[in-house]
Amino acid sequence: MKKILGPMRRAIQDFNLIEDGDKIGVGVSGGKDSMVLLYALKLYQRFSPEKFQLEAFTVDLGFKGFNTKAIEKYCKSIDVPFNIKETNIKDIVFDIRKEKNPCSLCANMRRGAIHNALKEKGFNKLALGHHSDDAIDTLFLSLLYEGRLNTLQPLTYLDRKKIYVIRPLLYTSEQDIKNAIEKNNIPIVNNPCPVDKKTKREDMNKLVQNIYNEVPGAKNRILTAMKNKEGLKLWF
Ligand SMILES: Nc1ncnc2c1ncn2[C@@H]1O[C@H](COP(=O)(O)OP(=O)(O)OP(=O)(O)O)[C@@H](O)[C@H]1O
Repeated sequence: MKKILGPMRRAIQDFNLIEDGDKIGVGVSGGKDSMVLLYALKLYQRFSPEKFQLEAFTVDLGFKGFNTKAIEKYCKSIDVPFNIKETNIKDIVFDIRKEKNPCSLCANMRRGAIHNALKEKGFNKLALGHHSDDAIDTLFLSLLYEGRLNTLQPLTYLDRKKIYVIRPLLYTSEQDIKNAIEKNNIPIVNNPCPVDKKTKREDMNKLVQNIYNEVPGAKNRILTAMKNKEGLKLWF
């Protein structure tokens, strides 16, 4: 877990993601990113100078075959309290509204559900499993489809909900997360969503991979650029 804990610790320090007395809920989908994040934060809790509380929160979207018991079992095995929020998001998005592009409504409703679950238990921070490759994909999605330079933030305050969203794995690559899953026998729970892996984000990921193939070292330079305030020279 060294390759996960090192960059995570740097991100926590660089962006001041964790403070003494925080009650941190990890959004756990059962996928590789959030399962590794949960385990990494549990390990970090032992040597963190800031003392914080940690629990897992899973939103059940209502798809048949979502094995929440497996997530619960894993949480128990690493001694992290598990919370489940049952919802009918799948029914609303797919069966009632029959959305042609279901991802954005689903993600919005999922966010609402998890924020409320945290609030109900008095948690002040939500940790999400986004990593550096997600941040790069988001940067290009935003540039090419929205005409703006924007990416995932390490720390965001949600004013209306009075919750901070933190992304401690933003310095960590997807490959290191995959390796950590294998080396530490962390279970992954299958996502039964019918549009999983068929999104614009997946297409962008392929495009970005092509850039890396054409331009060696591009990935590190993109990550450097995201932190390089002095190097930003645009038309304003
Ligand atoms: N059903 C859910 N319940 C709780 N948290 C979730 C859920 N789905 C996603 N999240 C949180 O939001 C983050 C981003 O979600 P996204 O759907 O982009 O998944 P992902 O990038 O495939 O990550 P993962 O491998 O953790 O599923 C996840 O890493 C996780 O922290």
